[in-house]
Amino acid sequence: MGTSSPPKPRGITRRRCGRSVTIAQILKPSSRQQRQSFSEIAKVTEYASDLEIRRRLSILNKKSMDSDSETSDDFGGSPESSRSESKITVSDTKSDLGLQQDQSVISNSREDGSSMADESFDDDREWGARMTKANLVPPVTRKYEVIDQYVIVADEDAVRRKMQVSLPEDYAEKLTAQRNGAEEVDMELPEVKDYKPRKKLGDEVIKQEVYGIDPYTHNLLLDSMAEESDWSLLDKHLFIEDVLLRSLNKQIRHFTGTGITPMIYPLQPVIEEIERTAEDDHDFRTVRVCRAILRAIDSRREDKYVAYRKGLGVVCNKQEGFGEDDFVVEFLGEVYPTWKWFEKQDGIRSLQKNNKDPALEFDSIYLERPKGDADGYDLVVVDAMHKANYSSRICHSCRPNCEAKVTAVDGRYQVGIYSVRKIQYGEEITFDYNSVSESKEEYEASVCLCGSQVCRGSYLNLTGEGAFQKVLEEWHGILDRHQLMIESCEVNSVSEEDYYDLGRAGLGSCLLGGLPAWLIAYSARLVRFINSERTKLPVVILTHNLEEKSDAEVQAEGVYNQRLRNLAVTLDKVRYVMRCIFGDPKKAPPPLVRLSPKEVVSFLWKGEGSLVEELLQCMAPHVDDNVLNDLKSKILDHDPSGSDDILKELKRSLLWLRDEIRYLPCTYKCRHDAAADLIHVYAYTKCFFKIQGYKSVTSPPVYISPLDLGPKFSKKLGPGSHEYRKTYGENYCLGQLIFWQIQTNTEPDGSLFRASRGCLSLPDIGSFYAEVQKPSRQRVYGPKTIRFMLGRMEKQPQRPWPKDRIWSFSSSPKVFGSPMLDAVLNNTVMDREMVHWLKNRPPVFQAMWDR
Ligand SMILES: C[S@@+](CC[C@H](N)C(=O)[O-])C[C@H]1O[C@@H](n2cnc3c(N)ncnc32)[C@H](O)[C@@H]1O
Repeated sequence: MGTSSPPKPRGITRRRCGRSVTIAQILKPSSRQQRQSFSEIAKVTEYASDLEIRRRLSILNKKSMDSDSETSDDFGGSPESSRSESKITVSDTKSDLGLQQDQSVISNSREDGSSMADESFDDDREWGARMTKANLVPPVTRKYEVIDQYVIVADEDAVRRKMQVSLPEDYAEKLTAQRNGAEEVDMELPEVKDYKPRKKLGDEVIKQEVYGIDPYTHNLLLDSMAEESDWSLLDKHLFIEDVLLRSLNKQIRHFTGTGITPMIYPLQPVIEEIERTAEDDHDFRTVRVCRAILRAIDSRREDKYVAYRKGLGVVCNKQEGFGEDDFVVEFLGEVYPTWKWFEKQDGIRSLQKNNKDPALEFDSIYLERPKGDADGYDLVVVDAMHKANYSSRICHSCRPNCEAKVTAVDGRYQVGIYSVRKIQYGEEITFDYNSVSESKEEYEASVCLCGSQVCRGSYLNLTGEGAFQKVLEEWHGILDRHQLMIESCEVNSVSEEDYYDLGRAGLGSCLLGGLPAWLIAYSARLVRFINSERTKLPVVILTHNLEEKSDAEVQAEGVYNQRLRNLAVTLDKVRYVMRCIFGDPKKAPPPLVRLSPKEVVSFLWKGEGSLVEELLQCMAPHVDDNVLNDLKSKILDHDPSGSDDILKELKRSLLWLRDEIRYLPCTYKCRHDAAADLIHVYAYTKCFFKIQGYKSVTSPPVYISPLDLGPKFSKKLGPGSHEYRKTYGENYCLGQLIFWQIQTNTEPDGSLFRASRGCLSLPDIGSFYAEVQKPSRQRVYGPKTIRFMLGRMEKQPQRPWPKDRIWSFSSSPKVFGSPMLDAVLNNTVMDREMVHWLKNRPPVFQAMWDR
């Protein structure tokens, strides 16, 4: 073991196909222990370690429970994340066992022939081979075309630029400063490496079937060794992680390529073989520990001493092993610009019919430019699904012997797998996938079999919910995001401060070059939010998850990196659409434009489709012609257009109209009183913004093969590639920019309009004039409705209003504006006069269900 902790993985995150967004270092947390050297661990008492394992498992369970909690108003969220009811608890075992019995190839170590279904369901021990459903789904060992360099799939020039290294002029000084601890941590500098050939497959490394054990089995084995008092805890862990796993993989190697590899393999013959070798070597200490385990296997019939199949893996085949920081192999694959990659993921989701069952592909990685590159941060996706080299067979470990990192070799960035410590002959090559998923199903499906003492239980980490979202929900609601967008559209220029903040976050010409000013200004504002979240989040995580302080800080750092990554992906998607529409993205106009006073009058008072015109049309079937004509002529008299202060006059006219219709006779079908309230709210709204839609575009097809869909769906869809074309709607860019933190949303514009109901766009006036024949509970407008509306306005101004009430909303409004938005724009509370009137005006009508 080297004495220094392994270098921080840089610029590399593994993606879970389709639904996940990955975070480097986000459960890195795990981490603190992970980074502890073995000698440090040895100092920890056995009891403390047990507690630690329990803590990990309870965190795992807590995280999955947290995800059941109600989500915010974020309509862009991945729908699957909150749907599942399954948890990593004993209760899941029931269905698992059903599945286990179906696995005909499972070899059962039981001498008494009892089936695994005998396992007790209400057992809550933390050891034993108890797996959730997904581990029992066979790992997919897909076939790929072997390549020996990156293959760029689209936008070849742009992708090449993104992969091109640009060292800062003062690189050498910066590097020295960083080594001395003086350089900013954010400014990861490119790691320049000399070219080295990869380890030869079939010679220095071999590809073979590999097995692993879950955390419960690890604990079970520890427990079975308990009586060996001259074995320290460290020795026991080493025995499991090193001796046992190596012998296991040696013993099962012959299954490779046979097609009859069992899903489960008993540990008994592995322990017996270790015992035999130890006897030959006169290593009686090991013999004793093996016998202790074998005795336990014999006596503890209810416990499962088994290993599970991980699929193919890569194993060190060099007698003298590999040294530390040794280059193993590049992670090769097809390189996608992120917009194209996410188009493909949209296509995959649509073909999977948004099914919540996880697919099992796990073969792509983000190649991220280091933030300290002279041209700044950016990213592309390397997909090893169809074209790859053996690196894509390397399995995950929570205590890996390698890391995947972005290095600068011969002027180009590449993802390289490097050893982080010495690797012995026969040891499996692993790295930490550092991957997170927004989907609880995926997370639970990915039970980790690395067998290490610090195993996190899943080789994915769950995010997009719980504590990680708290700051975003509280400080970056839909109105806050619109405020940033409106400000950026209105200034439509980039200030020194903007460039400074973007630069400090590592965003430079590579990501921002050629974008319109309003978009760069918006990005700078988002970066400021991301920075403030980074400061606030550790405290929130600490309170919410009861983590240790250092863990909370590392997690917050992971969220910070994820946010920047999402911003970069969003900009790439939007840039692509703007390029399709305008040729030059710089020509894309700001998507939100403030209405001039004249335009506001036209929108509310006298234009085509104005509020007043709609009101007159909707009320026509319900009132006498005389009354209607009289009202129309009075409305003409109250036209505010000629006034010197149009907006003041408009407010006066609207308040006049409010009182005029408020006292017209109501029925349950015709709620003039409710319409009057809405006119009142409009009268007090100061700012309105036109949504400037672009053209809708359909991009060239992406091809999705059965392999991309995972085994479950590929069978349903049959052979051959599927063509998917994505259509970007008129308001796609605005929607994606407002939901910049989410990538799994196929139609962010639709989400935007759903999220804007009530808080950004007020209800249709037609909501209150119905053609229904009978009164209904859904159409009430009584004191309770008003209280609810006021509650939303005052206490939850950024949340959309529910659909199942009297209000209806346009599915694609052309204009945004509300007193709630005004309050956010002016950084004030809501207009007190407006609220006071709504609270105190006397009721004029009560329908049957009104309460
Ligand atoms: C990139 S592939 C690795 C190669 C794969 N075993 C194969 O046969 O192609 C990732 C998949 O390997 C399996 N895998 C990798 N690491 C694992 C781990 N620590 N525990 C369980 N399964 C693992 C999972 O099925 C995962 O989806």
